[in-house]
Amino acid sequence: MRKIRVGAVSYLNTKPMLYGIKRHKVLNRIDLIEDYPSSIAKQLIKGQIDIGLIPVAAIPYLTEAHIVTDFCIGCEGPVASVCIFSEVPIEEVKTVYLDYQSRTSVNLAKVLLREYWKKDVVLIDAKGEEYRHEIKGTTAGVVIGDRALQQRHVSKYIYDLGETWIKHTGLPFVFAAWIANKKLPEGFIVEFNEANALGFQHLDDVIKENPYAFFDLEYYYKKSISYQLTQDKRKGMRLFLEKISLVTSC
Ligand SMILES: C=C(O[C@@H]1C=C(C(=O)O)C=C[C@H]1O)C(=O)O
Repeated sequence: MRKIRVGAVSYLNTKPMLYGIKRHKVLNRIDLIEDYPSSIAKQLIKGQIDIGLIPVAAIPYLTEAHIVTDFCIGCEGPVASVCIFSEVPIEEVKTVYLDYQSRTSVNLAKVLLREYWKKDVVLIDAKGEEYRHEIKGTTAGVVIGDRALQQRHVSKYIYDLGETWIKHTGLPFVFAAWIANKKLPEGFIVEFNEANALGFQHLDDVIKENPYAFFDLEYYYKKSISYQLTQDKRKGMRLFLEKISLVTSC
């Protein structure tokens, strides 16, 4: 039988899941690729992979979307790695660059700029990594992932978008979830879920395998990212998807 093509996010936040996947027998059933989130989303939409840890904002672009596993990249407080960074307070910001590696957080930034900060700013889709050098003066930028953990040491003002969403709505947030673009065999889903769970029993090893100077990974894995796809997170996700369907239609 053809292997199931799996696309995972290449950031540190996904390492606990990958630790398990790479050590579980499910590995024999899959072809695994790792890339940044917007690229994984594109590959799932085009049918180049069968399941991906994709930004939830890409769900409406899939003809079929099956959320599988009990795991996600979410938060129930400050997420640390999804922020608007700037050199001036947000009240003074005039332009915001949007991270090309993101689909969810760029939409989350749009929602929060409009509804929470009540700001009308110029939005620019970043095309490559150079945009981070433009974060200066009244120009801010959304940065996600490991690059955001580094940007925390560079920018004077840090607006955490996970924390702000929770302040705004009272609900937790889901950035990405395992989504299949077709019905996958039940046996595979059970094994894949088990594999995901495995890494969380070995977080110390995951941290040892990924030495990182910019942020305390133990804190990141245990407090910043919240990995369980709970009912409340699903509620937060539904509200977010409703809000972005309004953003894109007006
Ligand atoms: C919390 C994060 O969530 C990520 C944010 C995503 C997005 O904005 O599209 C997609 C996948 C997640 O890895 C992060 O990368 O820092």
